[in-house]
Amino acid sequence: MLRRFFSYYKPYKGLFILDFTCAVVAGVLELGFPLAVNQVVDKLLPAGNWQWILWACAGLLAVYALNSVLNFVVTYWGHKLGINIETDMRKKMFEHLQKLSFRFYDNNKTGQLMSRISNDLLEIGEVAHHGPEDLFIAVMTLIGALVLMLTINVKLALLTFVVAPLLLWIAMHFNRKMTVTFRRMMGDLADFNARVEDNIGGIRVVQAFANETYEKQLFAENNGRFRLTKLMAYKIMAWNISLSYILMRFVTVFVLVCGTFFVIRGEITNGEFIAFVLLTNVFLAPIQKINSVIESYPKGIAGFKRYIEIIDTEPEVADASDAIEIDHLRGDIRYDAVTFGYGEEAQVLQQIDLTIRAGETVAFVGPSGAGKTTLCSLLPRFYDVTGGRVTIDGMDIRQIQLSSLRRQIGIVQQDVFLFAGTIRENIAYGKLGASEAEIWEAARRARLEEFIRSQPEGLETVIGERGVKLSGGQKQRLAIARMFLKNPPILILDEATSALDTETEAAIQASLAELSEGRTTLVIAHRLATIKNADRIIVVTEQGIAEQGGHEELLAVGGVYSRLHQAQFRS
Ligand SMILES: Nc1ncnc2c1ncn2[C@@H]1O[C@H](COP(=O)(O)OP(=O)(O)OP(=O)(O)O)[C@@H](O)[C@H]1O
Repeated sequence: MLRRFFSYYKPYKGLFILDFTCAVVAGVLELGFPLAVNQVVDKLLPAGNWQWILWACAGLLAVYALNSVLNFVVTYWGHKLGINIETDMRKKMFEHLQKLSFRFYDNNKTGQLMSRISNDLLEIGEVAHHGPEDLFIAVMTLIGALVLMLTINVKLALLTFVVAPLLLWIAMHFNRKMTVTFRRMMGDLADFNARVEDNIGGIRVVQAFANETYEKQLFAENNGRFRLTKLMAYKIMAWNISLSYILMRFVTVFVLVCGTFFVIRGEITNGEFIAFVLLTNVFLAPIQKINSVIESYPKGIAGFKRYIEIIDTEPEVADASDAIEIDHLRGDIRYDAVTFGYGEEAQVLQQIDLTIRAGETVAFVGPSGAGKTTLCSLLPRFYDVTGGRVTIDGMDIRQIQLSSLRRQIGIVQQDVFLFAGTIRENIAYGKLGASEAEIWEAARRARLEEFIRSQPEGLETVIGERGVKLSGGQKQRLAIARMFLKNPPILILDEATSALDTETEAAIQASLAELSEGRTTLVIAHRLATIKNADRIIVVTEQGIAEQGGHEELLAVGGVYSRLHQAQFRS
């Protein structure tokens, strides 16, 4: 883990060397102060040379000034190093999240993932900045102080060092405990965020059901859990700080008592005694430092561990090493003995064989949960088949680069997802960088032009989160306009119009018919009236493809389709 952590320093070697060198020089200068005081008290004071004392003090001031410059560099450039590393980690995580497959998102909550990318990495910059230099300086000052104290008086030094291992052990022990607790706290915070995300995202449902009290209870549970874990973390921190404090003060008093004793016996001079007391503080400083940053270190380490968990999650659907880029597909689709299941449990699709010719419009009908959507999801490789293969134009889709495959397939869903932005941004999502004329042309073909022109802001009209300010029909039209711009040879229409009123549906059906022209189109629909224009109807049941053919043909068979038709006709 340490090696992986340090790999993030690579692009910032120069910055790291600058920060590290300044921090080390500042550390060395810190060690020199007690020795300078020693010289002033023992050599210059008895001589009574006021001028020399002033010169020595001026020198000391110059060194302090240098130290202040070094501290500026360490604080600003060092933090810059930390911030850069934190930013890189966020970027890497975001890029990785873009690659992770549908199944990953099926099993993880949005709020939790948001927490990971924002909160979990908050302290990592601090650790990246202070971690290596603090560790080095701590070891260096410990050893330096140790040597200097030994040179002043061996007996007094050895007596002081007896307590040091105990102090170090306490700091390390509590640090470990804090890392575990902070990791749990981050998990709780992620749950808490997921709860809030769910509630705010579904606030209209909450209020429509008047379930605010129930939601408050759920929130209170998460909030309470988070509070308890946080309290636990601070309890550990309090123990650590108190214990370390009293032990350190004990060391100082101990040195005072023993030092005075040695001075009285004439074993050390007054100057040596003062230097020794100052060195004791230098010696205790690294331990004190560990305590002062006790919050950010374990938090940073815990966050890094959680970060690594995500980075190490392999995308389930990815490009094969020899995958090829395809500019254009004709749209001949074939399902060849396809078997698929979402988990270990029963397969949703078993041994499906199906051929769809380029330019053909096929409609999938069948009972709910039979696997119509699943069958279509395999085409853009949202999930990979567990058995058999899917080919387009004779090529196994796993041999085509994922991005080029998905560029060739357009999907319009019943539950249209729009981004919180303007109409222009949402239409242009179909073809980034589309020209003004192309956007208007797409809007016209999707029969959205009139609506856009009626808005004072036109294309710049803000549509609210997920397009909340638009009607269902307008959202559908926007999704269709986006698809006109994308212009893919293969189209999947997933229950695209089943939520609309008859008139809007008819208008949208007309747009969709235009959109389907010259493309291979797969329609998933419940309303049989909407799919009469299909070249072929495929009836999917839990047992697989039960029937296929034209509308009249299937009615004549008197099977599943005719029963579905009768049921809808009656209703
Ligand atoms: N992401 C998923 N993870 C696990 N199981 C899923 C997932 N999506 C669908 N399923 C299950 O797979 C089966 C087929 O679902 P699918 O959505 O393909 O059916 P459908 O025929 O399109 O149904 P409907 O007509 O109701 O939309 C169902 O039993 C469903 O519970």
